[in-house]
Amino acid sequence: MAFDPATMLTLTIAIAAAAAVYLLLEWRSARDGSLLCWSAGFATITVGSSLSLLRVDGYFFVGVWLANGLLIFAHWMFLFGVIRFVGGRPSRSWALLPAAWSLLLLLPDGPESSKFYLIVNSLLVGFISLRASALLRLAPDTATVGTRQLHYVLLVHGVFYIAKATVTLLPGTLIDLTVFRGTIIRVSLVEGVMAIMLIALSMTGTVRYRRESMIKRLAERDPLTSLYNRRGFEARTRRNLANVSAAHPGALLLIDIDHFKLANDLHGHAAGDFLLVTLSDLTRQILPEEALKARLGGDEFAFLLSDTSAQQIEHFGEELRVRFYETAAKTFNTPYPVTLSLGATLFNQPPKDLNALLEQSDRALYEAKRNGRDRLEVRMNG
Ligand SMILES: Nc1nc2c(ncn2[C@@H]2O[C@H](COP(=O)(O)OP(=O)(O)OP(=O)(O)O)[C@@H](O)[C@H]2O)c(=O)[nH]1
Repeated sequence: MAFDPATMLTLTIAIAAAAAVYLLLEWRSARDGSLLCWSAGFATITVGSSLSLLRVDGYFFVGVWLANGLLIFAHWMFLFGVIRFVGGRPSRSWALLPAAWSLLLLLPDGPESSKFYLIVNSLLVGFISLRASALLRLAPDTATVGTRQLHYVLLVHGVFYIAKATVTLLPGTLIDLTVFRGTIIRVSLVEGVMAIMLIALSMTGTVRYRRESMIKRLAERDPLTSLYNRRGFEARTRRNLANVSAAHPGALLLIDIDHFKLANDLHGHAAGDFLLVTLSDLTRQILPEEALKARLGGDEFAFLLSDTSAQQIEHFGEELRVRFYETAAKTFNTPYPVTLSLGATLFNQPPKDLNALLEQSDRALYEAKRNGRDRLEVRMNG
């Protein structure tokens, strides 16, 4: 029979075991510690549900107290996995859970204790699930489609358990844990099977989405300065160029460090790296936040600005030039000053080709170098 408790429990055991193995295999490739915690949680549910089957044979301590305690521990493992995932620390107060659960041993065995057991069990599972859900909601650093899915699945699961505790409190509600009597217990068994599948899938998705966005980020960023690399820059220019018009002109600014090789040769590669990081930090401070910022390679940087003007570009260029020179001169002694040459192109309609724009700004940059370095040259386009 579809809703026969023993059948539902057997199904729960099989699905929880499959989820434990599935998450363990996922951990073997992703090596994310959260997956191990979650896998251990599902393994615990497998054991707890197997023990639950014993309650109908009169084993109250093992079949109810221990089995339900394991269900709480499994959810605690889920919470612990979420804490690891968001990079937090578990609170010490969670260690009180086993103590709280142990107090239930003082209750007399048998059906009369069922309501009390179910309320305590449901409240603990509910609050642990809601806490895990809230942690995922509060972690914007890790927010992906996967984390949002897991957040909602745990939220619904937690609310279900709190509702279960509330309904159990209502006078006349029939609960007999020893023989699985009562609609709440049967509904809960169905919810359990669904929750295992949804929670396990969301957990895998959570780690996968995070890994994918990390790989994407690594592929599009320069590791030294964290600015976009050429690939990331090119991928984003189309969107930024589309809104350019006579009322909202755009600009492409190229920057190259003068005598960079000299600083590298005289003071070592680390000194060169310091200059590259200094320049990238300055661009973050001086250029608008929404400007697209990239290190194209070596000591060459590109910046795409929207809704700007020649005066603004000259102001930004001057700030960057002066502040970079101050830091470089203070930090490294070189026979020729380590300065910035800048070339910019202003345009008032979306250019057809980014390469043509880059070439134009490159010509302006070359002009700045030829005219003695340490200066900005601006070209108008259209
Ligand atoms: N420290 C460091 N150096 C790099 C890196 N990538 C490229 N370089 C060095 O950058 C230098 C490129 O220098 P150039 O731009 O050709 O020479 P320059 O001295 O700046 O010449 P001008 O631009 O004409 O003033 C070479 O010495 C490269 O080895 C990097 O990631 N770190």
